[in-house]
Amino acid sequence: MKITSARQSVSTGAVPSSRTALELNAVHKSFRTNQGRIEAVAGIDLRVGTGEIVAFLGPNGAGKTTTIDMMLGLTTPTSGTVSVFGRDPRTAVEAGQVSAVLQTGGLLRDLSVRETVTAIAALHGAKDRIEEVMERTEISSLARRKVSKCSGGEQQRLKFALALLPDPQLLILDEPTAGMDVAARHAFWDTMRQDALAGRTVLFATHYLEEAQDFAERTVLIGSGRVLADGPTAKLREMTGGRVVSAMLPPGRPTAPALAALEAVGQVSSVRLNGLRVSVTGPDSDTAARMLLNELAATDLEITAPTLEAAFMALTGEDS
Ligand SMILES: Nc1ncnc2c1ncn2[C@@H]1O[C@H](COP(=O)(O)OP(=O)(O)OP(=O)(O)O)[C@@H](O)[C@H]1O
Repeated sequence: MKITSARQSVSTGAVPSSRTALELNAVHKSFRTNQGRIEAVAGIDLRVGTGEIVAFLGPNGAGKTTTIDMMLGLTTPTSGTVSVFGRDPRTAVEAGQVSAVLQTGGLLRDLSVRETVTAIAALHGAKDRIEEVMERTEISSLARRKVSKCSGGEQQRLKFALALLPDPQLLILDEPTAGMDVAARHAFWDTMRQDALAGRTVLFATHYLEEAQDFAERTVLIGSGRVLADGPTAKLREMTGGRVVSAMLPPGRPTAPALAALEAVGQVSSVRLNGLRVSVTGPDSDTAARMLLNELAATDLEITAPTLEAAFMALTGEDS
């Protein structure tokens, strides 16, 4: 895992390698605006192996969409290189090796769902895949509905179906589940997981931190056009300094001695009190829990893992 931030630069072991699906080397992208030049992407290095599911996580304006556009050959880097299966991204897109579900653009509102899928299948020479793809993305029951009458989530599923038509080896998804309800989101990710097991590579940009947590083994955290952290999602969570143990202190007793005792527990990074609920953060949650229950007569104990929001704030000093 590689962690790079203004404050630290640490290596904790690389992500397992396989055949390279996607590679970015020293990629920069700047835009000229009325306010001067904006560097949307400020030097990104990234390698994604086949069969990986990678979350591209970052706050608004971090550079995710700009980077994805370069992965798809929709725009070119100001400097640096992007390759998909060793080829120029446009060539890979044209060959059907990579396809995408993007935030913006193109569904024709007057066509029905089936007409849309059929038209795009014809472009890809993939008419034999229509039924399978519609079934997999659960839009068969919407086949005759006009696109304009589909909900946001249904339109996302349709876009997903279109992306699957060429049977791409790499799927790039920009906020793919935006507008989907919880059940549709889970169904979507189940399909993705099966696809990754079958060797398809998936890279998705998301604001849903839970989604990175639940569906990606690897998370690339982006901020200000740079990679801030890149590694197993579970490791990223651990970087916040362990678990949070919280419990209710007994009423009618002074709290200061309890707080002092908890602060003395090895490797504790913080002890906070809110009313009688005390929260202890640190890697040794077992010791803190034992002390709370056995020595301090605390009740209602909870142990929680840190969230990616916490990891993000720890790395960037900003709110996600
Ligand atoms: N065509 C453009 N011209 C000028 N500035 C741009 C252009 N495209 C993007 N930017 C700027 O580059 C930065 C990165 O934008 P980008 O859309 O890549 O971020 P993002 O991480 O995808 O954000 P979001 O999560 O909000 O979609 C932002 O400051 C944005 O305003």
